[in-house]
Amino acid sequence: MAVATVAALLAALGGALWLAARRFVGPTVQRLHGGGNSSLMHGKTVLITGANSGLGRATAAELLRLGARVIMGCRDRARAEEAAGQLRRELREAGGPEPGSDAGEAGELVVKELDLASLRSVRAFCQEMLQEEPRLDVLINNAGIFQCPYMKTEDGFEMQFGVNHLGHFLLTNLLLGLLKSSAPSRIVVVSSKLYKYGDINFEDLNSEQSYNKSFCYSRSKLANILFTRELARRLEGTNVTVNVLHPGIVRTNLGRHIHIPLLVKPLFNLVSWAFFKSPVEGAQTSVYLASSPEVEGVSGKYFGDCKEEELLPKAMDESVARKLWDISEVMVGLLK
Ligand SMILES: NC(=O)C1=CN([C@@H]2O[C@H](COP(=O)(O)OP(=O)(O)OC[C@H]3O[C@@H](n4cnc5c(N)ncnc54)[C@H](OP(=O)(O)O)[C@@H]3O)[C@@H](O)[C@H]2O)C=CC1
Ligand SMILES: CC1=C(/C=C/C(C)=C/C=C/C(C)=C/C=O)C(C)(C)CCC1
Repeated sequence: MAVATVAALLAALGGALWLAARRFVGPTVQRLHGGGNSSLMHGKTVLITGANSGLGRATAAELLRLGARVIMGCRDRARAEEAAGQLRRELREAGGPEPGSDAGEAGELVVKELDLASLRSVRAFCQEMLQEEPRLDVLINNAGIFQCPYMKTEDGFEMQFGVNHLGHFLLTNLLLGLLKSSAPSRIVVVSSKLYKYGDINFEDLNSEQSYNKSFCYSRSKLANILFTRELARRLEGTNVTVNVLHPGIVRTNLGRHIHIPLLVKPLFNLVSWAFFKSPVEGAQTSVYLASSPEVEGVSGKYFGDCKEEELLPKAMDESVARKLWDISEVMVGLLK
């Protein structure tokens, strides 16, 4: 009995050490682009949705470091101001000047309220953007919600489709004029590999007949890709590009609606710490598409780990993309 216990303890310890070694010996955070160029984004204004947490926060930090003026479009002002304060502190501690100061190249950080689950909020946000911002060089549609229980947005849309697709659809359309007048400019859309398990079921886009939280997340992420490809087609010749990416599996707050028994949670935390990307690692493709000269003029493509990847045929179906666009226009009230 005692031997079995010791063996189990040794196995657990060995496993933990292996995981730790894998974490520290494995590839460290790679900044795949922009390396030491702290002025690559100087003079550029970037809007990032959901910039107070996870990938959005890490993307904001990286672009700020590259000298951009970063607008954080967030639904909760208090959470966003707290994240902004931390980002400013981190930049200062890393040796850069306070963002917004005149002391050097570091960018500026601005918080604006944006709730993608409310078309009224999206419209008010865009009105403020158009009044206050003379230019917009990069829009990063990053905010997202994952596998929540059945909920509806203020306008009656199923929450994951409403936030991940429709809110961003309206936002992008209302900011297109500003992006065009700031060209060359870029739109970056954060999707997921889980798009593969989705389908655009046009007869029940609000999931009123049945709701499957995994399917609805995947559908919203497939919609992100179809939207990108249709928009790229519509933007040909404007010098505004739009590309879509998957970040890999990243340790963020996205899993907040997944309920794990308290006792098993430490194990999940250990697994995510050992195997998931950190937010900074996960943000690299967003930063690459937002800033790298390598992708100047590239549009309508799907990226992972800063490289172009193939899409399944269902994500390249032009007729589905057009139909989704037309229906989305009606749903968000762009077309009566
Ligand atoms: N983490 C991963 O493994 C993967 C993530 N992704 C995608 O990456 C993107 C970022 O997610 P991640 O950083 O992981 O998750 P987080 O939960 O850490 O961040 C999501 C952000 O979206 C914001 N958000 C949620 N709902 C709304 C809303 N109604 N209006 C405005 N903002 C909202 C959140 O705000 P608040 O903090 O106030 O809730 C938060 O800032 C998502 O689009 C996700 O689908 C894709 C594949 C894998
Ligand atoms: C880290 C972690 C969790 C897992 C989150 C996961 C697995 C999120 C995956 C999101 C993906 C893959 C999205 C793709 O688009 C739990 C279970 C909430 C518990 C505590 C720690």
